[in-house]
Amino acid sequence: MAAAALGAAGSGAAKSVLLKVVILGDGGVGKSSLMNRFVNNEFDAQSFHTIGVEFLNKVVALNNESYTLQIWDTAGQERFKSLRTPFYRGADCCLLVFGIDDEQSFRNLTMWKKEFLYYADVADPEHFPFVVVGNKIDVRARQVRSEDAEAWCKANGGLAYFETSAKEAIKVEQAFLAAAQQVPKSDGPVATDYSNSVNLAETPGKRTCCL
Ligand SMILES: Nc1nc2c(ncn2[C@@H]2O[C@H](COP(=O)(O)OP(=O)(O)OP(=O)(O)O)[C@@H](O)[C@H]2O)c(=O)[nH]1
Repeated sequence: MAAAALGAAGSGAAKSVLLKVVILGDGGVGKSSLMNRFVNNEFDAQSFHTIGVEFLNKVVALNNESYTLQIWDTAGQERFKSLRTPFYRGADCCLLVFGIDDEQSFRNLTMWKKEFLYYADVADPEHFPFVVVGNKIDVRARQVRSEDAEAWCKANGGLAYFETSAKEAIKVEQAFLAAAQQVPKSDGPVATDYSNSVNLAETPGKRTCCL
């Protein structure tokens, strides 16, 4: 979506700019865990595979403005492809996640980026705000060198790169905020009236399943 303004109609409440943030990457790299850490500051070692798509909201302040990050957590497993791709449309920014302990998940970043750009149908694919996340840096068995991840980011238009741990709460917030911060200002805010739908800004941390 183009960034949209949220706020209870007639309440005089301050508007919050809505940004749709999509998280992509192989199954098991920690997408749900990153979302859960960022929104609820929780980590579940028994996290289950996502089926389809879920989203959570978090209100943040950026440059003295209020933003509602609507974070869409997608299923990484190939068999759920047709369930996740319809939700790419309208994304304002995207986190491409791999596990630093899983080389294949790093190799698959190219496929994830391509899939996203194909289905999201964004106006300016060359400059779309992607942030690359190497998760699980608390794990000792590293398979992907930081230099290689940085080189991939450079070769893909100079994308920002963060190494995170959802488990130990390392750099998770920074990665999400960096993605939000890269959304071009010209995208919004658009005066959209959400008064007749669920006021997403008032349901932070509530997990909503889209299937
Ligand atoms: N050590 C460690 N484990 C993590 C971290 N993040 C996630 N995990 C674990 O990795 C497993 C997969 O995490 P999920 O968050 O379910 O992964 P996902 O990418 O959402 O997986 P799909 O839903 O299948 O796409 C779970 O057992 C998590 O507890 C991390 O930063 N460090």
